Amino acid sequence: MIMNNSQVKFLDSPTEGYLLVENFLSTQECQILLDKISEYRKQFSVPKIHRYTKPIPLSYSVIDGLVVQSHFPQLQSLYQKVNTFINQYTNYPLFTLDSIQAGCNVNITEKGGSYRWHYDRNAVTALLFLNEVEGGEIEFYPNYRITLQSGKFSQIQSWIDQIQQYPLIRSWFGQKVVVEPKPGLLLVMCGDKCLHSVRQVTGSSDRINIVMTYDIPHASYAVEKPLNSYLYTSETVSASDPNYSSSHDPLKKF
Ligand SMILES: O=C(O)CCC(=O)C(=O)O
Ligand SMILES: [Fe+2]
Repeated sequence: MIMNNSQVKFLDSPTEGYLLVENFLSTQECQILLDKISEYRKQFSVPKIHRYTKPIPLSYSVIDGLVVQSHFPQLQSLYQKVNTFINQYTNYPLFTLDSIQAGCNVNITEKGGSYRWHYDRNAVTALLFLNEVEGGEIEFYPNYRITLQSGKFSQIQSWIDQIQQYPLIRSWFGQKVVVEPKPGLLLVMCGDKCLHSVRQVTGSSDRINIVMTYDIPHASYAVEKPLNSYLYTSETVSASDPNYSSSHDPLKKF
């Protein structure tokens, strides 16, 4: 296993924000998982999600955590193994999410697909890439977000996040990192602080990766239900961004 940034002591310290680990799984181990995923896709349909966000749409397919739990026992143990691994690099212990659906997913991004700019609801997200593709690079800005202590899911937070997303603001104030998927590469980031998106997949093979999410014990999220429908189902959803809920707007206290 090669640690690119072996200097990292604490992934969640203000100076770090992410960790990149090559060969977390071997190419053969990745191939076994890819074969299982492909077998599953032959038998069952996987929801396709298309949300017309600008400038990068959310356009991908996802095997959510409920399906992972019932059909992919090997991913359940991987989710635990990565948990133990990342806890070596955090200031406080992290845990798998209470929400099974959002905990451990398989993202499948076909040719033309992409993943919009966003922050995650949870503190730390690990992305394990299973294959190499054309396009589909993840671009992120470690510890970039200005977070309101009073409400991570509030309307004011949404405004701050929108302003910080402008390309000019990103290039002035952010440290851009671009990672190309390759088999066995593990990217761990403070997902609720790192602005991130996935560029369009341009080649014909699907981009397939495992998304594993962690947080403090029993973390709960104001936006849980609408965000799950938005991310994991093809249902029509409200036009407003489900990452934010106006009922948790600190301004509403006044
Ligand atoms: O698929 C990826 O590489 C990123 C996915 C992501 O950011 C997420 O699921 O929150
Ligand atoms: Fe994310």
